[in-house]
Amino acid sequence: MSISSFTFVSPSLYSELSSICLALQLIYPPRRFVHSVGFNCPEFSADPRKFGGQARSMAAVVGEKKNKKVDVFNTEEDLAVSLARYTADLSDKFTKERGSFTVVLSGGSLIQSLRKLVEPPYIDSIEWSKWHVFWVDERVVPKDHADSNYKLAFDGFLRQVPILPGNVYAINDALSAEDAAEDYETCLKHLVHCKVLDAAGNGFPKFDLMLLGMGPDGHVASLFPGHPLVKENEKWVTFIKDSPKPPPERITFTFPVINSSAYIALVVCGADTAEPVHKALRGSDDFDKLPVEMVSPEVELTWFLDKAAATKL
Ligand SMILES: O=C1O[C@H](COP(=O)(O)O)[C@@H](O)[C@H](O)[C@H]1O
Repeated sequence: MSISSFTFVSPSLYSELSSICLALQLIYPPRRFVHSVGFNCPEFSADPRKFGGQARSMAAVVGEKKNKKVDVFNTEEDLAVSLARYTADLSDKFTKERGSFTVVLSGGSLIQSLRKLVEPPYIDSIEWSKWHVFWVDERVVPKDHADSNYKLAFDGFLRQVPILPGNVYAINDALSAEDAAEDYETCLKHLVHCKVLDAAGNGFPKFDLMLLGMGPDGHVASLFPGHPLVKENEKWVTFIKDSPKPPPERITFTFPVINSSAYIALVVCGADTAEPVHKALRGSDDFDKLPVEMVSPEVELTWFLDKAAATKL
């Protein structure tokens, strides 16, 4: 499906179309289909700036009773603006409902896409003291090492916001990969016991929001294509010592934990990710699914794509 079939709709038309689309799905229940509800919006294509410069489109992928939304943005800047609003809205939702917000960060390019959160209005409107921050994966290196996801998040985001230090759960970087994974899992189990973290019905922790990136090979967290860890279904946190992407030693959440999240944002930019994005959203007959195809949260998965990542849709 060409990008034009994920053409851009104005935000107001977007919401009307999504209800039409969902109504249609009630009449014609899909097994699994990608349903583009984008229509050419002449005024938009003439002058996208009229719609705040944000280009959005929506394809509701409904399959296995999980709602997935796909937003494609003209630029990474537009994506960052939308991701900040999405995150701030969920922060408001959960801090109002429960008095806290549990959010899981990835490393890599995701942190850069969170930059709008540390600007007005969000820097002042978000109740940062209610945030609890975790990592979906971490490299087994010192926290001040250039490869550390903690360092990346601290330098690029955390040091600019007043999150309580005790609410930032970094791994113990003095431990081996095995011990760091066990230590992090023990920490999560303690937080579920103390009700800082919700528990899903399946017994796994239920984070409010998981912010995932995806590599060009379709890996998410430190779960890589064809690696046995993608099948781990008992541990909450496991470890890898032969990561195909350096550094070799990492710890990572497993898919039962990732998929027990209430909300997942999959933030994917760049032309080198277009193939796995196509595979994940258009489906494939390949027996071996990519890790990104295994992401299926309890409530809602939203893809945040820039145009380059969406070129093969
Ligand atoms: O190594 C990692 O890679 C993935 C993807 O990173 P990206 O820069 O390609 O978006 C990242 O999500 C993960 O946290 C990190 O450890």
